[in-house]
Amino acid sequence: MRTAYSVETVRAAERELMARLPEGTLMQRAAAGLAAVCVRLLPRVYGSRVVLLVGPGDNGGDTLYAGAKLARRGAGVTAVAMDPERVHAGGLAALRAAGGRLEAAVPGRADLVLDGLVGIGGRGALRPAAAALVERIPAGAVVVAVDLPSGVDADTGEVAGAAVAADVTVTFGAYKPGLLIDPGASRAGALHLVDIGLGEVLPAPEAEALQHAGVAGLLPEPTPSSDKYRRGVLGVVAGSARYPGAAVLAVAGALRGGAGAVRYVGPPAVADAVLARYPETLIGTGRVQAWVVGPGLGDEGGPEVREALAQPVPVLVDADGLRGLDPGELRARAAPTLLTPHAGEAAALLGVARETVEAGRLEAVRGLAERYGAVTLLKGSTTLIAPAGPGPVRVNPTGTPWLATAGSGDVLSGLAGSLLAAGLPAVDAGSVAAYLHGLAARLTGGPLLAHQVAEALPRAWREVARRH
Ligand SMILES: NC(=O)C1=CN([C@@H]2O[C@H](COP(=O)(O)OP(=O)(O)OC[C@H]3O[C@@H](n4cnc5c(N)ncnc54)[C@H](OP(=O)(O)O)[C@@H]3O)[C@@H](O)[C@H]2O)[C@@H](O)CC1
Ligand SMILES: [K+]
Repeated sequence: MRTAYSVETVRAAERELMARLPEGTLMQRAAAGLAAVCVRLLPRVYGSRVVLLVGPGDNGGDTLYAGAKLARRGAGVTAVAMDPERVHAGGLAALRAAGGRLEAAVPGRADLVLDGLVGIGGRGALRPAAAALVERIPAGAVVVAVDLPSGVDADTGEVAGAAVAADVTVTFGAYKPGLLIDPGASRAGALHLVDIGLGEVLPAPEAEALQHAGVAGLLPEPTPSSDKYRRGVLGVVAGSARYPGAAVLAVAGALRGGAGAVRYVGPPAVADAVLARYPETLIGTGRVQAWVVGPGLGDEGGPEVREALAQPVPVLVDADGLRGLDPGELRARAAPTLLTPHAGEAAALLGVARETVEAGRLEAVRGLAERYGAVTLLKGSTTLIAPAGPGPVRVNPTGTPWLATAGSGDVLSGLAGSLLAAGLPAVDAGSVAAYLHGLAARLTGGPLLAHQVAEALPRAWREVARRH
């Protein structure tokens, strides 16, 4: 599991650790880890051209000390300051002693650029002096963000103006949520975590991202004594005369999610379409261990949604099922509820503009989970899953922009519902589903169709299970 911590938490942990260590120790650890990554990125350190973009705070300090280490190994290192009057004095002295220079303008060519403008002390949009330096980053250089790409909000991943687009981010002590959540995540490139000793003093994380091993441990594998009922039956209320395909795709996802059986409830013509494609499907009402309600219902299906919510089993509500949800009714449910809106549906539920949700995804998903007392999965460039109560938000690391295609959400809801029926807690069902769904899309490659994602799910499942 990759865990991420807010700036406030990181600062508190740093204070606690610094009180026990000689001054400057953490910065030296950070700079040493940063320089080590840079050495690996350069084909040859000796003779390489390295440019340091240096801000006025300690982020600039880390960068200057790392630059000094590279200069000592024979790199030509040029630092350019955002504000020449405010530069970390110790770092600049170290760079100069190692043969590096401070110059007024960004050189036109470089092999490696270190972005040390702002780290966790950055607030709001990059100021013009910083943004001007970002614009001058030479084309073709490998860009390494120091702690985080300047211009990305460390706590939320929000980008309010110009921001560095890094190839690699070397972050210190702990991942920050903004490195895992878009739009910040897409500016961070490959992530390297440098251990500066914070681990022992960090509390519970604000965000976390599953990786293969964690998902493998959660997959519901059948045992020799399992039969289809013990493995769980999922009921799917989806599709309408207008959107029959949504039912087929939700069932397609559900059949690949580990439940023992999938039961479809809906108009006979849609049931025929489902059966024609998946003869394994049970048709009509009966006992289930979880429900998926909503994909492609259009204006129909309201009573079925309410009926499902009245039952004491986990219910996943998606798409048209999300319209007119009553927070009081959901909060009163004893069994888990999992809501799976995309940004537009989340905006409607929160009564805000879609852009507000896109720009502040973490706040939106937390807000929905709190208002509805339900686990909430916000689909999008980085899918987020918030628990109904306190606890870290899960960030899905496997997404791909190709998933923004018609029907892909229907496959996801079926898959997540199937995992709920198989007995996974709602946060795990949502995050494992998002993980497998993203991986299946990556295995398929783009441009892709939603049913291909469903077909690739067993491969994604095997890939995760095989390696652990
Ligand atoms: N603490 C530790 O133990 C360790 C910390 N470490 C390192 O220190 C970093 C944190 O350092 P930090 O606190 O000095 O803040 P930092 O990120 O350099 O930025 C503050 C400066 O930026 C400025 N500024 C703000 N917003 C801006 C904007 N939008 N656009 C432009 N400028 C803006 C702001 O200006 P001011 O508001 O003062 O005018 C201030 O001068 C951390 O990320 C890590 O790299 C590591 O060494 C490990 C140990
Ligand atoms: K930075």
